[in-house]
Amino acid sequence: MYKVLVMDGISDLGIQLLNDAADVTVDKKIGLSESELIEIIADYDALMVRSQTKVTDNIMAAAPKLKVVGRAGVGVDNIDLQAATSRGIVVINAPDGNTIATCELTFAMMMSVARSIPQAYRKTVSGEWDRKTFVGVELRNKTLGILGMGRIGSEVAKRAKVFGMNVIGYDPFLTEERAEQMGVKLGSVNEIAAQADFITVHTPLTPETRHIIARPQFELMRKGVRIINCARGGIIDEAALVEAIDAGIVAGAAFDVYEQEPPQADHPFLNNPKIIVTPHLGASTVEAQENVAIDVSEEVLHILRDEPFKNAVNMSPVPPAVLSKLQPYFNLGDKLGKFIGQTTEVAIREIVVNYSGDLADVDTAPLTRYIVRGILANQLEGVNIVNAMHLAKTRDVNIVIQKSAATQTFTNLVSVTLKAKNEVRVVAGTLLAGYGERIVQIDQYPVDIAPSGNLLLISHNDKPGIIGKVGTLLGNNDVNIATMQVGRKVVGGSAIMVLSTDKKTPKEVLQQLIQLPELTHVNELTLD
Ligand SMILES: NC(=O)c1ccc[n+]([C@@H]2O[C@H](COP(=O)([O-])OP(=O)(O)OC[C@H]3O[C@@H](n4cnc5c(N)ncnc54)[C@H](O)[C@@H]3O)[C@@H](O)[C@H]2O)c1
Ligand SMILES: O=C(O)CC[C@@H](O)C(=O)O
Repeated sequence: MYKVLVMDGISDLGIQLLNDAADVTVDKKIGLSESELIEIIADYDALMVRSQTKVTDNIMAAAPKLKVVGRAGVGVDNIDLQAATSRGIVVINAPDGNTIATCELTFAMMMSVARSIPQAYRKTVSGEWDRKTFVGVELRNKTLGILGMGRIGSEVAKRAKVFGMNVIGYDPFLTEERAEQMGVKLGSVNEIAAQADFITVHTPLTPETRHIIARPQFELMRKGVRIINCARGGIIDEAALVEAIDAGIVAGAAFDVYEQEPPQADHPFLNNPKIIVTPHLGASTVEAQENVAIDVSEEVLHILRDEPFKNAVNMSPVPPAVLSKLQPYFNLGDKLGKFIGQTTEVAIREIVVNYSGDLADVDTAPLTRYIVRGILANQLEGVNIVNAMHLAKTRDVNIVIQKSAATQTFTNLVSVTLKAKNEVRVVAGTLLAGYGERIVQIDQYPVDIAPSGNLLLISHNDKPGIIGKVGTLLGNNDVNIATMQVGRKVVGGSAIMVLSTDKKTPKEVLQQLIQLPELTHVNELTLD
């Protein structure tokens, strides 16, 4: 039974999927401190949060079972991603579910700051009928500058066009064609600062975007400009904004997010009549909260059940078309890795993976993770597809990926070479239509083996009677041989024998096997 801890008031309707799952129990907690969370987290396989809970390395260190942290929302700045990766914990988010909610809040903020709606409301309810102070401006024919033209920025642009605004966008990753399709002119940050009547930011907070609008940009701005931030606190320099308001450059601002959340009681925004504030409400609609919670619940279930998943923040995204092509090979990759990983007992120096045929023109990085995970699993505890590459790197294992055309025999082939001190081992496998995964080469020997169950990999000299001796020894010790494959290059030369047995071979029988004079090496391998 998997245990999921849900924090921060995530939508009940959204997590219904988890509540309905027979293999999951869900606990909901709100407002736990770091130390309170540390006390209980050891029991849980999954943790789901919004932006309030800070998922620190200390918390993850106290969570040996934790497989996944699910963020019901976009930003993952409250999660220590590096720590999660090195601990093999997948971090997933829900990037799409709250786009419209945040875009609509941005628009509401833009209209509020254009017409001073909150200020007018406050005066009206206090009994004052003031029709002179709040003369606003129209959006039509005004220029809107958008920094960050991703999901939310693009939706804001679409709505701004309908309102008759001219839109200038800045996003280093936005192509001219896409901008043209959206009817958006591209401009630099400074061009936007100099030309816009309204500026809204929709980037993540990164070292590049931190204070992307600061004093030098305010100095370029037209008098009467209005500024909106519904993305992340810190993208706009808060102190410089207050100065620009005081200097009469900025006519008004609307902020949903702050450099420190919640802002201190004496934060200069909180009593500035020209600044509208909301408490990080961008994603707070019924629809968005359901959407993000459903998205995260689905992904958490996939991860707990070892099924393929998308939206992992600490692993490269895999496009659906690539995933569907690679998915059938994950098991093969895992088996090849486990097979070859169990053939060595010494430190691995290099892993060379060659993908040929059908796999040559696909991004095989996700499949490589399965192979490396399988290899390292024999030597390390707690290795999984999230931390496999990281652990390989920290152990100075060089990973080389090669691609080649299909061989004459196989339409697809994954070949793994493992280089360790004084030894090189090779295993190759394929997916055969109608037969599934097969191991088709071990070292230089062609074989045909189903990679599952208990295997004995025996290196020997090709002499008459050797097969009988091995069979008799195993039979006398009640180890039943299910299948047998022998591979050799030349008659009488070195050869391998691969036996699948119905149960594990006891240690003392392995020791007797290796005493047989024709045998040079025996490995017992388990592929479950
Ligand atoms: N207020 C809220 O409650 C709320 C809700 C949802 C999202 N957000 C925040 O809104 C922001 C945007 O979210 P999104 O879903 O649109 O993300 P997104 O990833 O779809 O878009 C971000 C865009 O920023 C661009 N970008 C990155 N670095 C840049 C730089 N240096 N200069 C200019 N552009 C840059 C990217 O190319 C991308 O197009 C994020 O910070 C997210 O955390 C806030
Ligand atoms: O959970 C929230 O309400 C914040 C959401 C928002 O900041 C996000 O990044 O998705």
